[in-house]
Amino acid sequence: MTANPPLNYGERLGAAFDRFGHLCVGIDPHPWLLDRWGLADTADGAREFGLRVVEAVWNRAGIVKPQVAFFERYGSAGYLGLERVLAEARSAGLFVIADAKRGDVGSTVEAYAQAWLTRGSPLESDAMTISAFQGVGSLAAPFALAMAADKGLFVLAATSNPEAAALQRARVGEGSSAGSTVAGAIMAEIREWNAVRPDERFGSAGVVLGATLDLASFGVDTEEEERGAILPVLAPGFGHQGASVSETRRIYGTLSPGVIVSESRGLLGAGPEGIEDAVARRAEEVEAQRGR
Ligand SMILES: O=c1ccn([C@@H]2O[C@H](COP(=O)(O)O)[C@@H](O)[C@H]2O)c(=O)[nH]1
Repeated sequence: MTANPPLNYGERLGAAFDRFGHLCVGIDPHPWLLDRWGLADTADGAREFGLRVVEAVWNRAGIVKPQVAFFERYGSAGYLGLERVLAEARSAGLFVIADAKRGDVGSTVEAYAQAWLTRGSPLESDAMTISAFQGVGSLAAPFALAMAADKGLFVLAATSNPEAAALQRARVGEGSSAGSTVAGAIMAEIREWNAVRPDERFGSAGVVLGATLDLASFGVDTEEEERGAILPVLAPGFGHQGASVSETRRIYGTLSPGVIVSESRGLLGAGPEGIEDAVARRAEEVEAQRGR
């Protein structure tokens, strides 16, 4: 008898999509949500919150996105709780995206990536969010690490918050991307990185594109035909920030096959008594909108 070979990154993401659809449940223990869930605003409260969300998501959706900041605010005790949440989520078979938004010069951002993407690391996740403010090239080492460890990156390209528009829609003045918007230039470079392994269903390099945006005005082409590995797109902005899942296909166009529909407060606000139903219902809505 031969054991099944372990799934690679693209297969793991694809398996989550195939089994449960494209919904991703954010794990954001805001103080008001801890209160709503009857938990203390402490590291223990945040850990308990995270573990309960993982339990509620299990068998209803396939992807979770812990927001690292809400654990980090308690210092080392918060990190200990986050490690538990990440480990439980991964051992429950969920695809885990650490929303850590790291970025720095190449040699330093590599260390950030090691924390989140190294196999066996206490903070091991399937993927992490990362910033290209210091240039997409500064992310070469995290990308190499992701490829070697079968992990993934989601690079901020066009973010859901309104304050980002002026910067992300600005035109690049020099280099091969001269004339493109900042968001469009990041998209183009990450698309190239994602194409490195064209035979895989999804590549290790993805982008963050907010669902609240008119992406064309950011220079993001949502009509370009997909070639090779599908580009993974982390899509925050649904629910509390105003985007509706019924708009997913209109917003993302040809990018839709790789879109991860991410929602945190809009689901977590259902509280401990309502979270299971809220997740199950939203997962169905997401798939109904995607025309499955
Ligand atoms: O462009 C971005 C990038 C990341 N986020 C993060 O997603 C969640 C959104 O939470 P909601 O409660 O669903 O609004 C949060 O963790 C953000 O830090 C984003 O909103 N926009």
